[in-house]
Amino acid sequence: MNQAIRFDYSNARTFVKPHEWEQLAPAIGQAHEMLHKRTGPGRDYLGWVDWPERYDRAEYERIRQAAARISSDSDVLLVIGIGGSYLGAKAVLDILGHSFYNLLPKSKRRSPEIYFVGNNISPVYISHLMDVLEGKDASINVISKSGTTTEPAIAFRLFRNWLEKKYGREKAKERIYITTDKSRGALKKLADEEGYETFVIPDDIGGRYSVLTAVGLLPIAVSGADMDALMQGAADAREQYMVMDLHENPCYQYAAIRNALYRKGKMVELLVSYEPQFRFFAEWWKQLFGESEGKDGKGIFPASAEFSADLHSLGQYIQDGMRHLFETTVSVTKPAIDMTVQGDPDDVDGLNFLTGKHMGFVNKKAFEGTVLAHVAGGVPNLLIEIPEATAYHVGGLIYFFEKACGISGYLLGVNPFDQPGVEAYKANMFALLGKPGYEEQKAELEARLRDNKTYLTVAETAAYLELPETFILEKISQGRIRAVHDGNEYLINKDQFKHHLEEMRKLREYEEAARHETIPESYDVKDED
Ligand SMILES: O=P(O)(O)OC[C@H]1O[C@](O)(CO)[C@@H](O)[C@@H]1O
Repeated sequence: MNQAIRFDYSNARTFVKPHEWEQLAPAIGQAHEMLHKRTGPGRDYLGWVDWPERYDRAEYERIRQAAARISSDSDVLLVIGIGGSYLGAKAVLDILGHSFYNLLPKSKRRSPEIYFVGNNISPVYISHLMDVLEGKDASINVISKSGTTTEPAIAFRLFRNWLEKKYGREKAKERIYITTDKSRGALKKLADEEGYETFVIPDDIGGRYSVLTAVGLLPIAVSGADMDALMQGAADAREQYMVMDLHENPCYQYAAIRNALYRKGKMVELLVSYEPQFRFFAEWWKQLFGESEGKDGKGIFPASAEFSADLHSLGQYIQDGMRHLFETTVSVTKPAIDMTVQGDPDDVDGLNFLTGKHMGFVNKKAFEGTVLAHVAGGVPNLLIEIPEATAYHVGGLIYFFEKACGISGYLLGVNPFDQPGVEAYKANMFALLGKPGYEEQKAELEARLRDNKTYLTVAETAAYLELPETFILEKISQGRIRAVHDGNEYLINKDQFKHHLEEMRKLREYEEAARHETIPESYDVKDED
């Protein structure tokens, strides 16, 4: 079978001249070579390229069996993970499942309730989730490649304790499933010691590319979605998007056109859908592109909107605000379910002209009208359309975006497969929390936090202190100012600075008084320590 994903960039054509487009063709060819011959930066993380063909069939079977076990002995599956360790599964579950799958009565549900946790550090969220678990049988799938990511690790501690209290340590072991590195890391070690069942996140596949591995597949299998079709859809997409020719390959066309738009100042890409079930698909896509491209001072900012809801909130900006946006709509030709608009005898809202029309049709017209308006308003529009929201087409869509992202990153000249920028906040958080080994950073960061409290800009400080012109000021970091006066250099914050000036004012008064021989008796020049 062939993937029938349609990529239409006709509503972006007026923004990109044919020669700009043509000139990208050689760069696309180069990016293709780098990806397929594994010669580009990040070449060790290209396991996803052929994964839909070469995935481990034995593990796949174990996933299916574990899912059946969880479905038979649990009312609830808790999926603990953050970023790439949960977004893909959540995206697929939402598209292929019922919009309210956790709320459906058991008789109408094909799976346990599934909740995602460990993707924040909110005590409120976690304790609310614990309320939901009361009286229910649960299993846990912890997903973390490193095994030491703070958010999931904290959640795992809590829910593991919860399970052990409920079932006892031995029985709890049968309800804990670990997806992690095949041989390294804290989770792997713990799983081996405790005898938890484990699944592998391959070494050569990064978190944001891992949805079609055990990372996504176990929760997806538990939800009852058709894993086989999902993998087949991805495998067919792999085959189709292997063609190097830009004119033949819609996946490469998407990568090329977004790059051409970026070069013209379109810095923000809004991934839009008219189906709320795609909300988390957009979240998955944001990590994929944001973490892959946003580096070295470059990259399109990936944002998302859900229409028509956001047309009533963001719509004004999109139509009329800063012209640095382009839109990519992900659309489904045929909605899984359709309904008709009902008539109203009084026609109070004046909408009787829609009576009997399908809501899918109304939604489509909302889309067409929006595209026309936004394009006229200077927002280029791209369309990626799948015929139906089935597992097969979702698998294809995932692969389409994964590959487009790799190509796009190489076009941009970055390493699309690392994420060094994520470490900055982690290091600061660990230092501030007092993690052993971070002592020096802790002192420095705490000083910065203190300084921030009295922070003024250089100009504000000068005005506030009525500085004599002989001072040369320069801001050297948040809250710190370098002042040079009479050849002396001071690194100070506002309060220290005030103190220095007060001393100088007194000194000036003293010199003045000395000239007039009227030194005040109360005057006392303090030594500075
Ligand atoms: O699976 P881990 O190691 O817990 O990491 C989770 C997420 O954290 C990151 O490493 C950085 O935020 C992502 O790339 C990854 O998806």
